[in-house]
Amino acid sequence: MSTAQKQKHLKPLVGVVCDVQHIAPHDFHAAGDKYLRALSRSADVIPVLIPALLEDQDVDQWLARLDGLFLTGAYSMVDPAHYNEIKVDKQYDYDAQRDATAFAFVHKAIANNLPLLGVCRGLQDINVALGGSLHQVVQEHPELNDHREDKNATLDEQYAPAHTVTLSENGMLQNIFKAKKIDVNSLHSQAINRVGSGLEIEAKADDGLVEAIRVEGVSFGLAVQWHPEWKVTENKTQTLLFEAFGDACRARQLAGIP
Ligand SMILES: N[C@@H](CCC(=O)NCCCC(=O)O)C(=O)O
Repeated sequence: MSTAQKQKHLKPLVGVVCDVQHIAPHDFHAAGDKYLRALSRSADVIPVLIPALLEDQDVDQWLARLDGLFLTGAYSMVDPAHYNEIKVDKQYDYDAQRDATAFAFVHKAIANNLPLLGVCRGLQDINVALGGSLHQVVQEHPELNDHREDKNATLDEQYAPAHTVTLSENGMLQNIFKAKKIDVNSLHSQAINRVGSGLEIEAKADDGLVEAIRVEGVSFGLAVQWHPEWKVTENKTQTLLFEAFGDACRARQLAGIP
């Protein structure tokens, strides 16, 4: 069997940028189980963890081996210094290594037309990496709804559908979901304020908040503020998003075979 034929039987490799988790007395690099299972089961790709070690790794070396890039959600916040604001006076967690690694990989992925999918904090990473800004405390804006989860509720309740989003007319998500509106869950305190350059809005909540974006000029560059990975194998609608991402990664992989 030729190399090309062998590669055709290999599943795409999708890089998942890690968060830094402190498990005293050390730091560890981690990614959420539900994201990895969604990539494996619904996108049918092989997730590989990218440590948030930007200064100690060569992004180009990764890009040469990856068929896609995935940015997970995270309880940490993007440092507002990246969009020239100061941190609000709240007990928020930040993750400078996630910020730096995610931003660097986003720029390289876009430059190399590597399929890209972001979720929640991942959408925020992409928006800020491309020069956009965030509302740091959505719920303190009277014109916006409270988009947080009830942290005292069960996980099933936290990740249950919370509101409707309207998909942009003729947008990529309308084409993927074959719908004009979908119900989504909502677990975030921050959200897009200024949309980054080269990004198109793909969905909005009823209060006008941007809930999904698309990167212009690439084959597949999408990010959603909600959590499609939650029990995705039981969610026919959100499965479509992971299947579309997996298909884009497979197309990339095959195109790369001489
Ligand atoms: N911290 C940001 C992003 C919120 C987010 O990603 N929440 C999910 C964390 C847990 C999980 O991975 O499901 C914000 O608050 O806006």
